[in-house]
Amino acid sequence: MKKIIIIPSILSADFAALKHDLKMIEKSGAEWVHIDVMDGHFVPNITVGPVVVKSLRKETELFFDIHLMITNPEKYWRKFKEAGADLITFHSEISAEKKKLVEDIRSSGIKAGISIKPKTSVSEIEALLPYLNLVLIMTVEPGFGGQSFMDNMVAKIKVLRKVIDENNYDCLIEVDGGINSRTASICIDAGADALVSGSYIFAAENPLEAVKSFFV
Ligand SMILES: O=C(CO)[C@@H](O)[C@H](O)COP(=O)(O)O
Ligand SMILES: [Fe+2]
Repeated sequence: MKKIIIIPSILSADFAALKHDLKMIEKSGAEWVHIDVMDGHFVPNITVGPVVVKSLRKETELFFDIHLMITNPEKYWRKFKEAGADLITFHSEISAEKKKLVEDIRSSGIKAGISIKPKTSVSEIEALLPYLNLVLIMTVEPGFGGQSFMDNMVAKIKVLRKVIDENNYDCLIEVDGGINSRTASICIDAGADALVSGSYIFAAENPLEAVKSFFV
């Protein structure tokens, strides 16, 4: 059985206690942490910038999975790289030249991903698959934690799995939005490699046990 990458998202954590939460994630056995960056323009919410990422970087060696929900990733991605990002994922629905952006990110020495919103189909990013380390399928409208998983996105995971396998692309499928113990199994069965989970973990009475529950 392949190893599924479980990625706690700190969006639903207490931002005054992020250091503590990073330690909790390390203790859980998870190796990645998901950091949602929102600009109040691409999505109707604002979160953190490179300054926060840089501070978090000093506290942990967890793999930093940065999800840029911003209009101009071509302008800001390098700041996140310098702050300690290991993987930068930007959205397909931006206007910048995407292949160049992927190449720029990868040639800086880190990994690059592209995310698709619920209304964007796999065909929009298919031509980029040979160059990508990861595709992030959103299973909620980006912008907020705590929303319900959109079951009709499962077909999209299956389509992407098929294209990746048929062409032997070296590209992970990450799923983000409404992931809990039930929806995690659905996504794994559909072919996901990595699962992001925020509110299920941080709203739980025992977040450590909630992360661990994904590994059993
Ligand atoms: O990108 C986003 C939201 O836009 C996510 O990464 C959320 O952090 C997921 O939160 P839950 O749906 O698991 O509560
Ligand atoms: Fe995210």
